[in-house]
Amino acid sequence: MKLLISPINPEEAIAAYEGGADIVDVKNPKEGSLGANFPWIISSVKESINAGKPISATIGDFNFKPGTASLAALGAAVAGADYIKVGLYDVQTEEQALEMLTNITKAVKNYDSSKKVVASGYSDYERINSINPHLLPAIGAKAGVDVVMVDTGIKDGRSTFEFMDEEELTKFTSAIRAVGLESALAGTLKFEDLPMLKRIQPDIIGVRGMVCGGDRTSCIKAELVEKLRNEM
Ligand SMILES: O=C[C@H](O)COP(=O)(O)O
Repeated sequence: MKLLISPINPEEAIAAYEGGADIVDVKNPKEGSLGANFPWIISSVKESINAGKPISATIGDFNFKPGTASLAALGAAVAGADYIKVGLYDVQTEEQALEMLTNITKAVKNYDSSKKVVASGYSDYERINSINPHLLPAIGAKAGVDVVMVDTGIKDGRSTFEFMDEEELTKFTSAIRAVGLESALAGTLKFEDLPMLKRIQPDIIGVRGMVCGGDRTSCIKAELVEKLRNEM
């Protein structure tokens, strides 16, 4: 399992990097679960870790706006992100998800085919009325994305495990693997979830709150990233 850590600024990015993150994922929680940060923050995070690790950037919890999302995805790629992550938040149908992901992937890969697109659904999709994440492996494969993930849409302390149990998450990650893509799980994961995560074996786990000491509005601590790295 690779470890993706979500800092909000270069200082936190250095803590994530020094603690042993495999992917440093720039986001802006003030603008939502997968809120986008500014292009200059993405660039300065990239500079601060000096290409030591791949950078990811979230482009937002999107509604159905394929043009806006494609332009945002290109912006993140130009700013230096190696992984470009989109949340299909107010996207309800398979057709909408396919149109979003196809155009985002085209925008990113036409710029640089080595960059990766991450399609994120939400484990709490029922309470936010978004697309069922189990539909995303097939749609993601058709659209040409690289990674399919789930996170929680509402950050109110409830974990992905409260919405999808071990059996369901195992089915989800297996379906992603079966179509040749990488899987990522996130959403208020905790240290005590590690045994279950090891059984599910996603390719990537994504965290913030866990390495801030439980409060995702606090800041990332390198020693907690290191502890997580060691326990993984
Ligand atoms: O992509 C990962 C998310 O930022 C997870 O954040 P969280 O662990 O605070 O839910």
